[in-house]
Amino acid sequence: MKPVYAVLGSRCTFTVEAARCYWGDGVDLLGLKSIPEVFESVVQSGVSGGMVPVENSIAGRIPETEAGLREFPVVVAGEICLTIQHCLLSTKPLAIDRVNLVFSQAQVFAQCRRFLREHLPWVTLVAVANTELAIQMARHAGENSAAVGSALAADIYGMHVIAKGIQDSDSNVTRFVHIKPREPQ
Ligand SMILES: O=C(O)C(=O)Cc1ccccc1
Repeated sequence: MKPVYAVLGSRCTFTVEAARCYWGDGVDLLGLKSIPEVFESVVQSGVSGGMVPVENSIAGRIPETEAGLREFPVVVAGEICLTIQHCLLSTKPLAIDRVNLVFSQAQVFAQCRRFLREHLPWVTLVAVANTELAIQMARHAGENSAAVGSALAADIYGMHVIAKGIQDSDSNVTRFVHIKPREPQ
């Protein structure tokens, strides 16, 4: 049986991409909705460990992960950095000036601040726990909705790409950490 690792998102979050680069195909991934759920799973449910995003070169530390590292009995066992491109995605082809609601993970909005300010100053931003969930929400929220997520997620969910590479800098690097339960002293 393959070892199981808990990750944020199920099929196509950036964390899933990081986990596949780090562990390869020799492991099973347990997809969870939020960062706190990954920490809970690592300490409670008998998985071998987990992966969460910890820091981004544009937007800084990820508060839920900082809190998790402080509050749960886990240790950092390794790390991987990924360069990340963000895309603005809609369910059906949609002109950018018709978008009025955008879903994404909170820190992802911070990585795309300039694009959002210059091209979509009128939209309502809705922060959700991960970018895959953002796509699922946008699909249910009506035709003027969009999500910020990855090109892989666009493929998997058959989303229309309104704009790509919308992060504030081309070198947008996120560091992800492999966490595992702390050994009892
Ligand atoms: O929502 C995702 O796709 C994530 O993996 C979370 C995340 C948050 C901030 C930077 C990179 C990934």
